[in-house]
Amino acid sequence: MDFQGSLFEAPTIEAPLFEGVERTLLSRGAWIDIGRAWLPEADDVFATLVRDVPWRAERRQMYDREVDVPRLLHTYGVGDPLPHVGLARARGALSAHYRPELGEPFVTAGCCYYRDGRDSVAWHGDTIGRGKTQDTMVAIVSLGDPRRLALRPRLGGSSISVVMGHGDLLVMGGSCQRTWEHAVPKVAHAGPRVSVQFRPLNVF
Ligand SMILES: O=C(O)CCC(=O)C(=O)O
Ligand SMILES: [Fe+2]
Repeated sequence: MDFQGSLFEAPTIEAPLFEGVERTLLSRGAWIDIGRAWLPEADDVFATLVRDVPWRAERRQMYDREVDVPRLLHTYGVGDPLPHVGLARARGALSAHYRPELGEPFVTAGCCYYRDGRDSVAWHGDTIGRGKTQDTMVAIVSLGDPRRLALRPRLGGSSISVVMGHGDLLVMGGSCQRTWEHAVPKVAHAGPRVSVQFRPLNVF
């Protein structure tokens, strides 16, 4: 809680912190940062996103082909208001924290709704914009039921996986979109999960 405001102001949501966020170096200049239970007010953010985001079913170009997308999507573009103040604060905190390394802010928020274990995303890198040729970052906040995010090097080698729980942060950085791929595999049983991906300009 922030007690610095006047007594008449509505209570503000705390800003997310980076003390507990830990980096794992992958091969070829890729890395991931993980922060557990990172997002404040995650229950409220999750309920708001499920209810208020204009979810749509889509097909999508995945670097070299168009694939069915077994999940619901909506992207908040540059300047679009986000549906929860907690997400706006998270994006601000991420932009400030990563600015020295990234050199630019996170400006878009892609939202994905995995309704159950049949919803998934196939192996891909976020390489439609600059991610194909340049190092960049994609910061993901996960809400709802835990799901496994798998990562594997493009040139072959063993995959790793990160179980993303409610409120967890995962940042993919360095060459991760170019030299690694990621996926959220189907599972036999899972409840609803929403993933929010913050990206810089012209990274998809
Ligand atoms: O569900 C996730 O957290 C990952 C989503 C993803 O990789 C994407 O939409 O590009
Ligand atoms: Fe992705």
